Amino acid sequence: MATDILDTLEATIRARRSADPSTSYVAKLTHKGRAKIAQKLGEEAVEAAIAAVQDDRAGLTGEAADLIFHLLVLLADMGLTLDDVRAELARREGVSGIDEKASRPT
Ligand SMILES: N=c1c2ncn([C@@H]3O[C@H](COP(=O)(O)OP(=O)(O)OP(=O)(O)O)[C@@H](O)[C@H]3O)c2ncn1[C@@H]1O[C@H](COP(=O)(O)O)[C@@H](O)[C@H]1O
Repeated sequence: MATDILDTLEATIRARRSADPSTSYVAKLTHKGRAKIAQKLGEEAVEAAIAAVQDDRAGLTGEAADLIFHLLVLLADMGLTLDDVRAELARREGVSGIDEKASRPT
């Protein structure tokens, strides 16, 4: 079975968190603390939004990769996994967008 790159990256990030910060970006960022990781995530989100507004498809692809990478670093720092996010998305798939009770005639 093909391995998903996000699963591979998640495992790499988990393994690199405790590496030498001088040789690992993940370790360096983790060492700086959660607020710094969150700040980087926000910056990458803004850069992705700017690329989209500028109709820069290659730029958005790169920024999306940066954004997802930093999101995975933040999830790992919070002790959360992609499976937690998958479970939440699956739960939402089962939720109707229509409030049936509210739309039912009285
Ligand atoms: N996917 C990535 C990845 N995407 C982006 N980045 C880094 O994210 C940083 C974002 O760039 P910026 O210019 O915004 O930040 P910066 O100036 O380097 O850092 P700051 O001083 O702002 O904190 C760059 O240094 C990129 O190298 C990544 N660094 C690592 N990975 C993956 O993570 C794995 C583990 O990396 P190490 O921890 O370095 O071994 C690697 O094998 C890669 O697969």
